[in-house]
Amino acid sequence: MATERDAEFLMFGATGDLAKRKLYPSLYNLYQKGTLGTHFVLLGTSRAKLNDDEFRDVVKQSLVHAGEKADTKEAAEFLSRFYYVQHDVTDKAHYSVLRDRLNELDKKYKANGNRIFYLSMAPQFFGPVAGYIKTEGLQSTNGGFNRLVIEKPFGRDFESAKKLNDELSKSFDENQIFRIDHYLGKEMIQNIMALRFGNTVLESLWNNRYIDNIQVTLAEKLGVEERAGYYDNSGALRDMVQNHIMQIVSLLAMEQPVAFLDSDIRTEKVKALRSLRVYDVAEAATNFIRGQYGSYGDEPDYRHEDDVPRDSNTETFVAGKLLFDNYRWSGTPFYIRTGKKLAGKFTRIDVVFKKPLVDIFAFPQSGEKPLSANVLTIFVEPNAGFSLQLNAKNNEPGFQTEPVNLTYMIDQAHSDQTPEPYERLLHDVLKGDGTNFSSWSEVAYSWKFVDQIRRVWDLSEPDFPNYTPYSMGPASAHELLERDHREWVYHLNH
Ligand SMILES: NC(=O)C1=CN([C@@H]2O[C@H](COP(=O)(O)OP(=O)(O)OC[C@H]3O[C@@H](n4cnc5c(N)ncnc54)[C@H](OP(=O)(O)O)[C@@H]3O)[C@@H](O)[C@H]2O)C=CC1
Ligand SMILES: O=C1O[C@H](COP(=O)(O)O)[C@@H](O)[C@H](O)[C@H]1O
Repeated sequence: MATERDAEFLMFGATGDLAKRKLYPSLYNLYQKGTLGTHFVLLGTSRAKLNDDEFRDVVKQSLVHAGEKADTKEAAEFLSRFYYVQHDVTDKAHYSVLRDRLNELDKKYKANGNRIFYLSMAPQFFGPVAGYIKTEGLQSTNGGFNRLVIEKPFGRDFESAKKLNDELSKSFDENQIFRIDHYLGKEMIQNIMALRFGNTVLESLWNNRYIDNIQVTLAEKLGVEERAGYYDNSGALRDMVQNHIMQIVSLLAMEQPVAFLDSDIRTEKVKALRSLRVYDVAEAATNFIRGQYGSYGDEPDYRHEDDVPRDSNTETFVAGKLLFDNYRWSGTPFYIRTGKKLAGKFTRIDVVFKKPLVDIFAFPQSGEKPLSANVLTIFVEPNAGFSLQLNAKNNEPGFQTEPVNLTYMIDQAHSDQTPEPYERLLHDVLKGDGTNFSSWSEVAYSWKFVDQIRRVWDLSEPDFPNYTPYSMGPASAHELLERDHREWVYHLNH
């Protein structure tokens, strides 16, 4: 049985897309599992004019949309804990209304002064709202916890991220700030540490002596859909690389933490990111490539999507090579790629081991194939699991080796029970466990790396569009590896 957590949520942006699609269904799952119970209450706020019942109906619809039965006694009890205050976050004077309502509800539900302030709204509000939470007395002072949850984007470069962080730090300590990166809530991303530090057979080989290269692919089949307004100001580098990919790479590259504790894990992730080489102009130009999708049948190219300027140079695809200047990884590149309108929706990590120095089975004159590299593939999505490719003798006459796979995939029954990323992350916020959130130092080092790529890209006009939708990106993404006499483990005719 789950440990019940007492908590009062103040949900800013309570009528928004994220709250409705992800947060309320996740809170309901936590309620059904007993993590939330008698001492849970949520006060929602936005500018929309709603009373408590109308807000409960918004939440109920979000549960229905998520496939929940919302007419049950349990759902009714859950919904009865939702309250609403209409509020414009720019109106400083009105925060006293939120404060008084929070205090009343805290008493009514005996939440013990445990407050979670969730900023599910546009990032320009993060700094001011955090400031008013403090100055207008919304934080509890009776020994309960005060935690701030914020969404991406966390700045658009190092400077703006630092400014935002400085603003937040006036109201919340670092250990009270939970910066959501939903990839850190995914089952197989969390499994990276288990695979590495729970298996001598892997961790003893997890270095530049045995690993030739590591490849991280976050591919999406959809285009920008209705989010072009946001996306065109961001691009794939800021939208996916600075946060999700850098987090994944730091988990793959870090040293073993002293203990499985958020502070120790963060220490090691930051050390890894510190040793990531920040490229000079020439290196950035050589080691990172960008793309933008063209048209496909009746589907417009990126520049003709709604809300996208016709001369947009925003990249919808990035591929790059990352180099760590440290003892473990020197000489072993990490290749990354992500993009919209690619061949499929999938996330995977391919760890390519070095081949044996001498291939005693190869007799090229007899047409026998050389040994393949061992590859550990971590499948993150759509199916979760991993597979280790080894060489074995096949059972045909003669002596011929061929690659075979040792595969573990989470079956449907178990994957149906796997919590959604937001459910896990909300659970962690309730526990006060920052393991699966980005610390400020991680964010800062990631921006410093990414800013340099952006700076170099901004010096020249790209030749866009340069890739066909539903391919694996521009030819230059393949040339990036070919230059190093390597290839992507996953390619289209795979
Ligand atoms: N949606 C998603 O899938 C994802 C979203 N995010 C991030 O989550 C955050 C929220 O995104 P999303 O839900 O999509 O945004 P929406 O635009 O759907 O929702 C914004 C919410 O903020 C409220 N709001 C806007 N202005 C004010 C104001 N001045 N005062 C009070 N409330 C206001 C809106 O209600 P009203 O207009 O009635 O005031 C609405 O409830 C953003 O940081 C986004 O980048 C991150 C990953 C995925
Ligand atoms: O953060 C983001 O992630 C989504 C992809 O997330 P996934 O869990 O579906 O893989 C991406 O579409 C979006 O542009 C980006 O902001």
